[in-house]
Amino acid sequence: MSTLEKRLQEVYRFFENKDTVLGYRKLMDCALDTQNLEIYNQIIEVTDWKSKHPDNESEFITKCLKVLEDISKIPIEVYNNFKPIVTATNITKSYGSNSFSLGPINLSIKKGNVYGLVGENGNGKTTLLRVLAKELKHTSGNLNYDFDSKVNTDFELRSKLVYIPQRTQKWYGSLKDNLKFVLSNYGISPEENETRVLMMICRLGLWDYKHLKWSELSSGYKMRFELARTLLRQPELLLLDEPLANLDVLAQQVILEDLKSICNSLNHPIALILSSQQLYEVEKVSDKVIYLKNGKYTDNNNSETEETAEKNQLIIEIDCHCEREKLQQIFNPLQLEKLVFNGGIYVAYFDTNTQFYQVLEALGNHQIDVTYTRNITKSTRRFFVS
Ligand SMILES: Nc1ncnc2c1ncn2[C@@H]1O[C@H](COP(=O)(O)OP(=O)(O)OP(=O)(O)O)[C@@H](O)[C@H]1O
Repeated sequence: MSTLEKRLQEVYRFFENKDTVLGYRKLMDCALDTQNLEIYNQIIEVTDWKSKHPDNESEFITKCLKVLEDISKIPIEVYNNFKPIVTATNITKSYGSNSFSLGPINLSIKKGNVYGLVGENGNGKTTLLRVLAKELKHTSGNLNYDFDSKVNTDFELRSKLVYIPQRTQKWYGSLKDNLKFVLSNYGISPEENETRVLMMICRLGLWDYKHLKWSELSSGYKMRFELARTLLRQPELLLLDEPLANLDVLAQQVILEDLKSICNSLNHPIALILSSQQLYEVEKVSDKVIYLKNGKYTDNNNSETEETAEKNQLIIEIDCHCEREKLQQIFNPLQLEKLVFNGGIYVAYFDTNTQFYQVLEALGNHQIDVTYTRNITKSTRRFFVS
């Protein structure tokens, strides 16, 4: 079965299981992959219908399945150039005015992948994003870009390589008009402009907000607008600085899933690097996590380093109502190596042979009232708590 057929089948299953909200978002991703304006118009019609009939789920599903069937008849040009779009070799950046220094950093960034950029405050996340975005000149090392076509002007570069900073600028007029303005710079006909913009409005869940002004949108919807504006330009490399700031927990999950799905497009995959303090959420969708410590990072995928060797030690975070001594007693038979209490939660380090389920079993057997626990053995969270 081809990747496309698998995707269509996945969408079909979402509707079959009545996961209609997720199913519809995935259906729209398949629609975007067709690049077909008639399909876009069908999605726009269904979205409009849905906003007028929010409670008629069965008819909504019927309409969606009809679009899905039409999509399945359209040949999709599958993108298959997965060589790195950016390669950074030993890049560094110093500001001169202070002692902070970024790098050396070694990275290889590919389309269709999501890279989570994490690290404590002031460790250089924004600096790295701005260097990759060519907003800041790096001090030393090599930075090579390999876009699909030659970039001749700054305008072309800014279409392919988009950086969205933490604080975005205010705009004037309606959301929809601002999006249409983006495409008008690309010489697209008015009808096609309208269709493409409305399709993007549908995809980013902005249908009910399309006539609103900047001041009328919440921070989350402002971020969605910025994404819509960016995606209309069909970037190859997208750099987002803290896109989750100001979003509630549910909105964070939805936007991350949306971003992952959009970056995984069959027809137009995007390489996405996003910085965030929301470790677990970001790790969940990232193909790779870039952890900056004192401004340094080395892509150690294939090398057996201290970090990879350390992976096997079981590290667990626990929030529970239990005295330290008692917890120590419970964990000692499980080859506890270290128990750290940081005032809020315990972090327990066990021997490599200890399994997470054994820890859960021990806590259960002693009827410990656990509020929260997580195995952080493979999470970059282990660097933050150590
Ligand atoms: N324009 C600048 N001139 C001088 N120093 C700067 C400049 N921008 C950032 N720095 C310094 O570089 C260091 C890294 O900052 P950066 O904003 O890249 O970190 P960050 O990881 O994004 O931090 P945060 O999580 O707080 O956003 C800090 O010490 C900061 O003071």
